[in-house]
Amino acid sequence: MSDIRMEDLSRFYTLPDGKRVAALKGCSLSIRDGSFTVIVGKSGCGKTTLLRLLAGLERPDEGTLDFGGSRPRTGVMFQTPRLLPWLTVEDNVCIWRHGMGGSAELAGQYLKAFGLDSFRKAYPDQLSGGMAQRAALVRTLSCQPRLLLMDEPFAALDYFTREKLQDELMAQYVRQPMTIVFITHDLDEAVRLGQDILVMHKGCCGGRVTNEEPYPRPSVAGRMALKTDILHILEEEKETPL
Ligand SMILES: Nc1ncnc2c1ncn2[C@@H]1O[C@H](COP(=O)(O)OP(=O)(O)OP(=O)(O)O)[C@@H](O)[C@H]1O
Repeated sequence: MSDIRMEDLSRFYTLPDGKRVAALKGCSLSIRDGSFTVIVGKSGCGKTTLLRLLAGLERPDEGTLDFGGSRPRTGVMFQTPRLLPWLTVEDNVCIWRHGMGGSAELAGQYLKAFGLDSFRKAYPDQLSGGMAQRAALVRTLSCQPRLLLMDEPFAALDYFTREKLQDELMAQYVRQPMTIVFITHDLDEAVRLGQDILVMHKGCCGGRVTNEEPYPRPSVAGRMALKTDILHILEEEKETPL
């Protein structure tokens, strides 16, 4: 897979009152092949829209989105696990049987690795929030995505469960070559997970901060300087007139 390049990308929506809003406006950025890229930015700055364009769920109105060839095998994970309540954990993680082509062997390995082996026959309402999100991660990973898109996947979890899932995701990223694009509002999570941290501002990329610390990264470390860099970019934006 090549780097993903976006040039002057715009996406407009028309509101019920007829007003046109630009979720993305002339957005140009690149995502390095094989990187763990994190996207931060204030509410409404276009993060989810960007992810939906990357996922192919929407098309840009203007500009180009170039994968350097064909679209890579893509997995998407949202803030909620989106498991089907009438299916067991096992059947949920193998839902791709219905046409998406995952690997049952891999699903079995991941269920073990993510501590869900004894819950194969459980139903979603018998799982904690963290377990349900793990099941969603297993479902996505067992399709062996080359591009993994994650929209605030751990936002609804408590501090400790979130850290555990961050650990598991980093371990998986080290094991399996893929590009991850991960949206979060949590700067601690951004600087812990991200190699490239893109700061979005009003539909564009407002700046980029990099963290070359090797994985796995400990939960507490001197990442304050990185957080300060991100906050500076966000602060500068506050000064920009509307
Ligand atoms: N389907 C839609 N119809 C109309 N407007 C939309 C639609 N989707 C997004 N928008 C608007 O586009 C802008 C960007 O939305 P988007 O969801 O991409 O932002 P975000 O940065 O992900 O926000 P948050 O952090 O709150 O999830 C917002 O002003 C939003 O109201």
